[in-house]
Amino acid sequence: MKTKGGQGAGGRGGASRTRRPARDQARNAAFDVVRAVDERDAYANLLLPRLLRERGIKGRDAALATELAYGTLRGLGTYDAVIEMCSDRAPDPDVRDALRLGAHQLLRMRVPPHAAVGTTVDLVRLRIGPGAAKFVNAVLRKIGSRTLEEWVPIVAPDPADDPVGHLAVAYGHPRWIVSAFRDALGGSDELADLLDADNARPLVTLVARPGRSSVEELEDFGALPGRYSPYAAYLREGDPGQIGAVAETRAAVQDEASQLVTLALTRVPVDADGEELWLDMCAGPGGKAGLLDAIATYGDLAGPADGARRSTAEATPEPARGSADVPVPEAFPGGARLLAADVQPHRARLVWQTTRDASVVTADGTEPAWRQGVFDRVMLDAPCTGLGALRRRPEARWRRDPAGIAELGKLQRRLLDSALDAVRPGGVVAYVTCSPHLAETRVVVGDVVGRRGDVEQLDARDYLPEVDGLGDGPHAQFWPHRHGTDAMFLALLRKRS
Ligand SMILES: C[S@@+](CC[C@H](N)C(=O)[O-])C[C@H]1O[C@@H](n2cnc3c(N)ncnc32)[C@H](O)[C@@H]1O
Repeated sequence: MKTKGGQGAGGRGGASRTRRPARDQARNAAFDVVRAVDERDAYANLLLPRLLRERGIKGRDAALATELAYGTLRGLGTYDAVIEMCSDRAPDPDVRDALRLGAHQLLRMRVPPHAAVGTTVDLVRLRIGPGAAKFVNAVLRKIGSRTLEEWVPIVAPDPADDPVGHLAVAYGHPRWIVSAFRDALGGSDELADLLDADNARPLVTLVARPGRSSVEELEDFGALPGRYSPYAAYLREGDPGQIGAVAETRAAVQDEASQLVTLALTRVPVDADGEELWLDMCAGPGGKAGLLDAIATYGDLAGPADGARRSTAEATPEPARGSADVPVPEAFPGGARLLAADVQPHRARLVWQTTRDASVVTADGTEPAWRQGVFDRVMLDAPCTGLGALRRRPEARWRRDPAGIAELGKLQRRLLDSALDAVRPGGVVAYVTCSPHLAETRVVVGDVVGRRGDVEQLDARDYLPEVDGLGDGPHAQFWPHRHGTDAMFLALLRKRS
């Protein structure tokens, strides 16, 4: 992980390096996670649950450890700038991580200063040594002398000269990501709101796979019905794995935008006579395939959130935007069959485990193992930077590298060409990314559609009438600050007959 500083003074003063367990379990666990992410590129969302389980940390302590670790990792761009301002030398990496934890408590968690400083100094004394503890005490006292709002104008560039640089420091995002978000939003008006939403912990969203579970079943576990998707339920607290429907793959954890882009693909009329053939080309680990599999088997039983249902009589080829009668094809009268593929065998195996009726293959979508021109609907949830899901992976923003986008773009174009080759004339492809970066979204779609003469782009918003604020079309762009979802992108492309 790229971070500032390096080997340097830590004020250790010959202190002992013995690693004794401190009494403050939550802060110790958070420190271990921040260290592991910094030192050996660990994934916080995999490591923290394991540490909590192994150490028997539960309830409020587990919540505190989570907030400390994730919050510190999200905000470390901001905290490093403040730490640098308050230190007379570059701290050693372990001391710097402790300072980051302390800074998060002081500046964002509103922990009383004496408690934030005292507990961090105790932790450093036990885990690093008394010399380092003295140094940390002095630096944290300086940090605690101002609020975050007071520090930002001191450590961040002047917004009048450098608005992107200012927001990058104020909201703890790499500069290139702030620029990319501004470009995707088409301006700076909502940029601060978006960055702020990226720093908030997302609600756990569940999907009740139609015909297999229901939102009502999930409500029995304290979940609340979703805002848009008829299958979504928000879990405020508790471990989703403890819910029977989730353990039995009748329900799953799935962001609401992921559910909606999947639903949109199934809502486009395709005039199939007989059984429809669906392909999920990049299916692992199986979130969208799990929902497609259920819809293929049972149809869109719940219908859209406004209560309108799939029906033959209401089907119209050209939907009116905002219409209560959501344009849907017949409820797959001939049935539908799903083929799901992923290039990585272990991810294909996960798809196999989460679906029931789908056929699952390990296959490279750019060298298809299936017949061309036969599928009615193809889901291409392309490999991407994942910039739309930064809320979920606290350290991800510091690991992404803009240099990788060009390579990803080549793969995305090849996969989209392949998806369009796989679909039959009249059939439809959903191009989806969990990133709003223009180079992965509109530019890829524009290039491929512009180069081929056999594709028309549909207005994706017409197939999501229950959701406002999806942009100017023809694609649909979800946003965390507008929709409370990941920043998922959807383009719907029909192969000309
Ligand atoms: C964004 S993820 C898909 C997420 C999935 N649709 C879901 O909802 O759970 C992209 C997937 O594409 C797969 N992938 C990457 N390159 C591929 C290729 N050439 N052919 C098929 N799958 C590929 C990756 O292994 C990864 O599982």
